[in-house]
Amino acid sequence: MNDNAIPVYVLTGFLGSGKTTLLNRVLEDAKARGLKPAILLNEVGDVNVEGQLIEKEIPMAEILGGCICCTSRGDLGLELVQLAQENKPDVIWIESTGIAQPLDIIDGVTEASLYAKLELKGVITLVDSRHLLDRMSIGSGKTYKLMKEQIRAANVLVLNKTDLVRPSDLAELQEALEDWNPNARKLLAAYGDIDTADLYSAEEETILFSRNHDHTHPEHNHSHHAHDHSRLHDHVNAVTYFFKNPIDSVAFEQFLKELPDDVYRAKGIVNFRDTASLFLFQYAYRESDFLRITPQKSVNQVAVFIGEGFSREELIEKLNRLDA
Ligand SMILES: Nc1nc2c(ncn2[C@@H]2O[C@H](COP(=O)(O)OP(=O)(O)OP(=O)(O)O)[C@@H](O)[C@H]2O)c(=O)[nH]1
Repeated sequence: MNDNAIPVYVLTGFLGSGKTTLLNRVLEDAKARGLKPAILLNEVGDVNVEGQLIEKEIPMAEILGGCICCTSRGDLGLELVQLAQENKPDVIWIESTGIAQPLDIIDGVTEASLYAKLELKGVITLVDSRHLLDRMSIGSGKTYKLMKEQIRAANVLVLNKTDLVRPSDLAELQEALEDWNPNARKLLAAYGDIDTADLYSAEEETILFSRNHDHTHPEHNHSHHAHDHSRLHDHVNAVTYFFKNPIDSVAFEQFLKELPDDVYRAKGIVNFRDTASLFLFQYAYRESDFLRITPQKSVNQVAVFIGEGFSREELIEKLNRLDA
């Protein structure tokens, strides 16, 4: 339809569902195909942990300290237009925060296409198999509702972390996805190990477009939008902590194990004094892992914690003790 428009793909999925893992695959694949990708990353915290590790050659824009879909929605359009005009990429990938409302991001992208030759080609939602299974068994709550909305908005659903559930649970999950979004292409994955061609060849017509996109009534839209979000995001909080000192690895692992249940997600870059090297750490839905890194540029030693209703003070106090 729009031959020389830059295709835009949106990656959504709840906190820690595997978006960055998949994005890294997609970027490698784009490189192998000789394509020039650009990326737009959005983080709830004030720093972009993984963004610091992305290859220098890949043009990247960041929206930090909020969620694309609410506080910085205007920024999304601006950043996209700028990214497209300055870098002339072959494809743009947007990774949204895990708490983003997909329909609002879709609105943002389609709005940006009014000002630059961009075309939304795909909304790919990552689903954490084990997390969704647990939420299904509880059967209510804001997180569950948001997960469903993210699932409904997709034209490709990647049921990820299948290594963490039994085959019978997998069947139950597949049935639920079929029920909530019958039109989307469905892929099963562990660590995002899909054939990336499946992302590009899915029919974008199935993307669920905005429910209330009326340019002639901006005030009305705005208030509706703000109202939606005060309900959705009030409960989410994020703590960003910059370490001043190298820290003890054993004490840090213990600290992660003892994180309260209402911290859903943590990640960061830490310098362990006992190994004298830098590590990228990840914590998502009670699982943690560590990857030794040697960044190409200087990076901050920092940790971000995202969850609902946990005590900031207690967390910071524990971090101060680790950092002493
Ligand atoms: N067991 C298992 N772990 C996975 C899988 N995919 C990703 N992970 C791990 O889950 C953690 C979170 O993965 P990310 O790719 O960073 O998740 P994300 O959706 O980008 O996280 P946010 O940006 O914070 O929302 C990391 O430790 C990954 O290594 C999977 O299929 N199975």
